[in-house]
Amino acid sequence: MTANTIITADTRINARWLIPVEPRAVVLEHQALIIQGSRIAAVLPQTEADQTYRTRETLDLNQHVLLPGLINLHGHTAMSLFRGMADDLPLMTWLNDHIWPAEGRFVSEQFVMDGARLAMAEMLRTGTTTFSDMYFFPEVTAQVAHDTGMRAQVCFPLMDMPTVWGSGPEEYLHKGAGLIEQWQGDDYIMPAIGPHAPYTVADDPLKEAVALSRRTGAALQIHLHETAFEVEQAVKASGIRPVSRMQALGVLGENTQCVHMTQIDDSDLAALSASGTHVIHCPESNLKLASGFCPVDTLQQRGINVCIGTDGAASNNDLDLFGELRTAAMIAKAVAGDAAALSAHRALEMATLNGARALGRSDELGSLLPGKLADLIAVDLSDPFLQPVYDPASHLVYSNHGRAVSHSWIHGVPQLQDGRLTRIDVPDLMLRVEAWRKQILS
Ligand SMILES: CSC[C@H]1O[C@@H](n2cnc3c(O)ncnc32)[C@H](O)[C@@H]1O
Ligand SMILES: [Zn+2]
Repeated sequence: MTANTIITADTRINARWLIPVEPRAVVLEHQALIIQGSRIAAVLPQTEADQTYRTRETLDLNQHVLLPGLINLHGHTAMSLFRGMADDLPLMTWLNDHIWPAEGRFVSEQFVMDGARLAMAEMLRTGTTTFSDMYFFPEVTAQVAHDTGMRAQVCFPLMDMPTVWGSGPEEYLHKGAGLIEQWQGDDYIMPAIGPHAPYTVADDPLKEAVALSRRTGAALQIHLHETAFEVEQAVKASGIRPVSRMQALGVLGENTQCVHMTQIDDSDLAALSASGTHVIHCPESNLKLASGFCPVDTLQQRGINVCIGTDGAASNNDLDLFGELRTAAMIAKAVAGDAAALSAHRALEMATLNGARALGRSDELGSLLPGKLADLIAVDLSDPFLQPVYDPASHLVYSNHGRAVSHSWIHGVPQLQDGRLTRIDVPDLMLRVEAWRKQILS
């Protein structure tokens, strides 16, 4: 009889349950996940791990479920400093009369640094390991995410109007090209292009954005068909729907993410599906601004990749992706008139593997397969509000909120340990946030 070869690795996590996401709808029990460097080395039964692995540290998570880190595919991170500042308003009043004037007055490099850090603290606490941002001073958000060790798609803003970040499309595109050059190929930061919306960006800058995307491979993210008003106004002014305009300009494609999509007719469905465009569903922002409902089930039946995002904390008003999943699953059932629409496992896939697909990184992110990057979270199911456990996937989507997340790792590095953030100085952050509150109030 030959003795087993013992393999040395960095970290072993023993989990009561493990949902790998790939293959779909699987719940494993009493598994060990092995991390070596930045990657998952193995997922195997604990009894087998005892025979095979010797690790520098071992963590016993006996009441926890381990799953891939969540991917929040749409937000405006620094807007966390505007949380609760303008509520109960429809989109265009909210933007024109409240948010855009406030952005003109208060947004600066320091605002974005503090606001982005606040958003990252909340996202890490609630299970997000990768996020997407579209906001001013993207170079600051990219640096903060990189220094914190969070993975981020950072979209530079593109609009016709001047803002605190630039005088107009030419300057935005010039600075944006620099951002792409600086960060492309980085482990954590994925620079991308963020034309704001069809009603704020003219054809020429949109064409330049498409050209930049094709030239560099950077993804493109745009708010699209957020409200019925947006579509009606466009049809009145130009005779065509915004999706058709985007199709004609070459905006749609496998490297493009369309955010919201609450208004969808057959021609939109055909255009999105034929082009391989990704849709980012932001159910709570859509509910709060009374924007409408994204028909997730119909999109998925047509083979369109649907991911999830919170949008900014000023229109949500939180960045808890577990809460977002619960809302998404509930709405999908009501909209489809089918209780089987967007099952718990499908919802988890939407927040993990589908997000990785939209980022073009499903070979490295979005599921717990050996060889993939070690971006994962643990959720403690021992609290009374999560008991008894028949099916951990059910609890994660229908009963949980993000505060039950106890641990996370990004790139193999611990970010959250027993609910404590390892890389963000929370007391210092709270002092800065309070200073902003006072300044904005005055
Ligand atoms: C160009 S930077 C991003 C820009 O978008 C604004 N914004 C935030 N939420 C929404 C939304 O739901 N629809 C449209 N625009 C939104 C944000 O305030 C920035 O100005
Ligand atoms: Zn948005």
